[in-house]
Amino acid sequence: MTDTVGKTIKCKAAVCWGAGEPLKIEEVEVAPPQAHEVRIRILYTGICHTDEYTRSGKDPEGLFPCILGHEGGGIVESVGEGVTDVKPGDHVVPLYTAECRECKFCKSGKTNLCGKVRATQGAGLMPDKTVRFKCNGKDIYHFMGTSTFSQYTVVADVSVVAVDPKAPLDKVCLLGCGITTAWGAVVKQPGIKGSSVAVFGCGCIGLGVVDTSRLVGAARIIAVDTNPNKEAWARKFGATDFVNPAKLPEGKRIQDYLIEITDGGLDYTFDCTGNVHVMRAALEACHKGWGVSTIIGVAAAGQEISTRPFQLVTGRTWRGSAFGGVKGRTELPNLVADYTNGKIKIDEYITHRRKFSEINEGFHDMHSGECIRCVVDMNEL
Ligand SMILES: NC(=O)C1=CN([C@@H]2O[C@H](COP(=O)(O)OP(=O)(O)OC[C@H]3O[C@@H](n4cnc5c(N)ncnc54)[C@H](OP(=O)(O)O)[C@@H]3O)[C@@H](O)[C@H]2O)C=CC1
Ligand SMILES: N[C@@H](CCC(=O)N[C@@H](CSC=O)C(=O)NCC(=O)O)C(=O)O
Ligand SMILES: [Zn+2]
Ligand SMILES: [Zn+2]
Repeated sequence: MTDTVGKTIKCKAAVCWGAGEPLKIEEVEVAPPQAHEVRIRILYTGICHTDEYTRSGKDPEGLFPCILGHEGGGIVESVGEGVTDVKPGDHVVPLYTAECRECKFCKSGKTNLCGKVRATQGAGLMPDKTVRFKCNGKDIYHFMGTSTFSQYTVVADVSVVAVDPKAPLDKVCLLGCGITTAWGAVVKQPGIKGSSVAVFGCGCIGLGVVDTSRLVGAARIIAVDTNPNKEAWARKFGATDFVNPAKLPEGKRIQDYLIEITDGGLDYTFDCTGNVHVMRAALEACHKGWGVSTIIGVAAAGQEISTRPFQLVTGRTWRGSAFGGVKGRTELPNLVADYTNGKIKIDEYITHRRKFSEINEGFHDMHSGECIRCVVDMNEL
């Protein structure tokens, strides 16, 4: 037992005080975990596009001041009453998609969207509707139930999973979102083996979809991105073709071009951009009668998707995927094993590393067009 158990811990956290503001490294107080809560010392965190989406003010659920971050890896410092699945010293990944195994959603066998803590999580609160973070006496909101941009965080026990302590946390932290999201969106979609796939957007999520499509045996994988530098990345991860929509002849729409080069359209498409016009193109690039388009990208507040209903009447399916449909407490340990056994990539996605004190530069990296994932070392200030 460490001498911090049951006590408030003072540590550094990157606080976002308002929409559009840079993060500020502050001293924060992190209260002890209450019943069914876990306090974690975060060692590493990735920066996902969704952190930027909320920071920028585009997230209709965004609340400030808050501590962002949801791609973390850390060690359990202490647990509250009634916590049975993890213990102090365990290496863990926080889960923004909880898995309680008891709610209607968890028991349905149809979805990974657990209902146990989602309402309080979306309100920036712990399940008892209070917060564990304070800065200069002011309450700070939690984010996505994880808040990994803090050296210590508190999460619900249904929102954390223990992983193999031999697995490097500076790598497997990325299974907390991006790589798992892409992997699940493909492996949980039946029929991709032997089929044609188009992936719109070649960031971490899109490259993960390309890589997993290759892994499950897709026959043709067309990567689509407006950034020409992404061609080399996409081909390295397994794309057979690359199309830059910005380079098409004047007036030629990407969906029409893709339909032409695939004899009628794709069997499967994935939006990995968050742009609603791209989502439409991805749906309309699907083959009549059977094409399935999956939305993974997250669109800004006020944005809506549209298409002619005829697109659906004539047999195309529009669907979406959150955290790849993955049930984190059940599936993440296996995914960690897949990584340590060389079955899935993680290292290849890490293009940037930053000290905690440089976290804002990590956000700038993301906008540079050259960053797939940046991992932040929470101990380096
Ligand atoms: N549903 C879920 O569970 C999850 C959803 N997400 C969401 O997925 C999306 C992708 O995330 P991430 O990979 O981290 O983001 P990135 O920004 O790294 O990748 C997006 C890519 O799309 C490219 N792009 C932009 N506009 C277009 C366009 N019109 N046509 C084709 N490509 C385009 C970008 O190019 P450029 O480099 O020039 O910007 C970039 O390469 C985000 O919206 C994120 O919020 C993330 C995790 C989980
Ligand atoms: N808060 C946003 C919704 C954002 C969103 O769709 N998030 C994804 C995960 S994105 C990870 O990087 C998700 O899991 N959605 C399901 C959920 O329950 O939030 C908004 O309100 O638009
Ligand atoms: Zn994410
Ligand atoms: Zn549940």
